[in-house]
Parts: sequence; C-alpha cells; structure tokens
Amino acid sequence: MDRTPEADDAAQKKAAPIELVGIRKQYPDGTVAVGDLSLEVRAGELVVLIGPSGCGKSTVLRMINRLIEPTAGKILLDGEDVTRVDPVQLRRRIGYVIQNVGLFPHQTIRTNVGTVPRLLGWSRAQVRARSDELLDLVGLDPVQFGRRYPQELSGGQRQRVGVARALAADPVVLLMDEPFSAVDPIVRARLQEEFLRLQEDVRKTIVLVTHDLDEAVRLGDRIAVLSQGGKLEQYATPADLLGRPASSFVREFVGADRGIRRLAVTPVTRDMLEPLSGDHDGYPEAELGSSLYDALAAMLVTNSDHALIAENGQPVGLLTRHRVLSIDYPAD
Ligand SMILES: Nc1ncnc2c1ncn2[C@@H]1O[C@H](COP(=O)(O)OP(=O)(O)OP(=O)(O)O)[C@@H](O)[C@H]1O
Repeated sequence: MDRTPEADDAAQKKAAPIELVGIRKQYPDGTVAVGDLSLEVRAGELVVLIGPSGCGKSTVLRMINRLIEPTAGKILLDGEDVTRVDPVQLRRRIGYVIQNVGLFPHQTIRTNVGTVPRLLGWSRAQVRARSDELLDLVGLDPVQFGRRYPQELSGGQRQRVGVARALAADPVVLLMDEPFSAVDPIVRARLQEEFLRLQEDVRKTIVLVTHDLDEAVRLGDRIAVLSQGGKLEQYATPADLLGRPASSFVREFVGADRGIRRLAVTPVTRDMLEPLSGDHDGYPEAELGSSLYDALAAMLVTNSDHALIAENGQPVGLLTRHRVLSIDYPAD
C-alpha cells in the first residue's frame, strides 16, 4: 500500500516503541524464567518471539503489560518506565490477545468489543460506533454478528473479535500470545493474511508469541529467537535469520528446510535475471519483487526451467530454476 510520509507520521504516533532493558523474572520457587533480556521494538514494528516450550516467551509478554512483575530490569514504553505507571492505566494503552480469546460468553460480540472504551467512560453512542467500526475492520459485518454471542461464532470469527476488542481503544501496543493457534491451518493462514493487511492500516507496535516458525517468518518484521531462561539467541529479519543463523542453536531451531523457507522471504531482483532472448512462449510469469518461492512454484507446476519476470506487466528478464536453487548461503 502506498503511504505518504505524512500518513506514516500520523500512523506512527499511534504506536509507541518498547525497550526491554536487562529484564529478569525469577518465580518464588526459584525458577528463572527470564535471566537477563534486552530487546528494543520500534514503533509500528511487528516483532515475533519464538523458542522452545518453557523458554520464557509468555513471561516476557506478560511483563510488558505487568500481568507479571519483573524481578529486575526496566521496561520502557514510549520512553516511560512501565513499572511506574498504574497497571490498570497501562493495560488500557496495551491491547492483549490470547490463544482462546477470552471473550465474555454472556455478552454480545458488540459488547465484548466495546469493553475497554466503556471502561474509559466513552458515551454509549461512541462505544457502539467504535465497536461497529472495529468489527468491520476485522471483516465481520456488525449487523450480522454484533448481536450474536461468542458461542454462535466459529473459532476463526472469535479470533477476529479478539483482535477487534484489543484494538478498540486504539492502544499504542498490541501483545499477542499464540493468537492464531486455536484454529485449523487453513483458517489460520487466512487470518494471518488478513492480519497483515490490518497491520498495514493500523501500524501498531506488536509483540507476538508463537511456536510456529512459518508464522514467525510470514508475520514478523523481526524475529527474536529465545532459548531456555529467555536468552536471546538471535534478533533479526526473517531473511537474515534463515540465511545467517547466528548459532548452532538457531541453525537447529530453524531446521533443515530453512532453505525452502528462505525462498519465501527472498524477492526476485534484477541481478538474478538473464536477458530476454528468443521465444519465451509457454514460460510461466512472475513479477519482479515476488518471492523466489512463488517463482519456483510456477516453474515446477509448468515443468519449465525458466520463468519470465515482468515489472508492471512488462517483461524484464528470465529467471532460471538453477539460479533459484543456487542462491548464496553465506558461510555459517
Ligand atoms: N508461576 C510460576 N512459578 C514457577 N515457574 C513458572 C511459573 N510460571 C511459569 N513458570 C516457568 O517459567 C518458565 C517460562 O514459562 P513461559 O510460560 O514464559 O514459557 P513459554 O516460552 O511461553 O512456554 P510455552 O511455549 O510452553 O507456552 C517455564 O519453565 C515455566 O515452567
């Protein structure tokens, strides 16, 4: 989507940066869930926390909105130390979406979405207008769904209501803990797509926890890989993480099929192309900037060794199957 710098500025003001400085969480029984973690998340950035079960991902997330109090360290939201802010006030600025959504079963969808605006003392008319606007934004018709109860919705629809509710008071940060894991893989892929489009519009600062590397690669601007005790193993863009794992832990974590995953985050660029020559009838087409994965898939489906690459509909060169399969892997 094209955005003017002014529109970007306006959007950015609705999001705030987060900085974790040496945070630690030791539970009363002595378990060190997070030892010493520092991480900065830029305003409007979507950062994914990933790592093996029990490595401290949820603990980190819940320290940001103070559902869990850190044992040491600082968490700065827009430069302000969150431990000095009243937790209730803080949570109104931070949307929180969890796996099973946690909708109130005896309230209608519209009432569920309006929860925080109501707490903030908005008028009935304002709350209703905002709820309907949000339902629309997440692709649910307010007329059709507004008066239903949560159990009258599918899992995927409930998940969208959870996102709408978290966005209702226009928070500066959205925390999401396994938001899409309760739905089947097809619905999940659709929700992820819709969510990315939504993020284009709202540009919140988002910290999302997942177990699913494909989800991390698809959604994250940057991915933080954690190991036990909340140790930060690598913090990088999806392409960097897959292309240059920083340690043997990360290499193992991203798995043997990282090459294929990497194709999905590497765009077709001009320097990969061979000049146009002769007859290219029958070659599959792909756009410059589309992923190598999509270009390769088109070649495989048509059993062709070449794809015709176009920019704005105009052919600009040829990509070969060999070139796709020989993208560089910097020495690990
Ligand atoms: N209240 C508690 N008391 C003691 N230990 C706890 C408590 N809550 C969590 N832990 C421990 O802290 C560690 C981190 O837990 P956390 O839930 O943050 O991990 P996670 O990475 O989100 O795990 P998962 O992916 O399985 O959800 C785990 O070893 C967990 O057993």
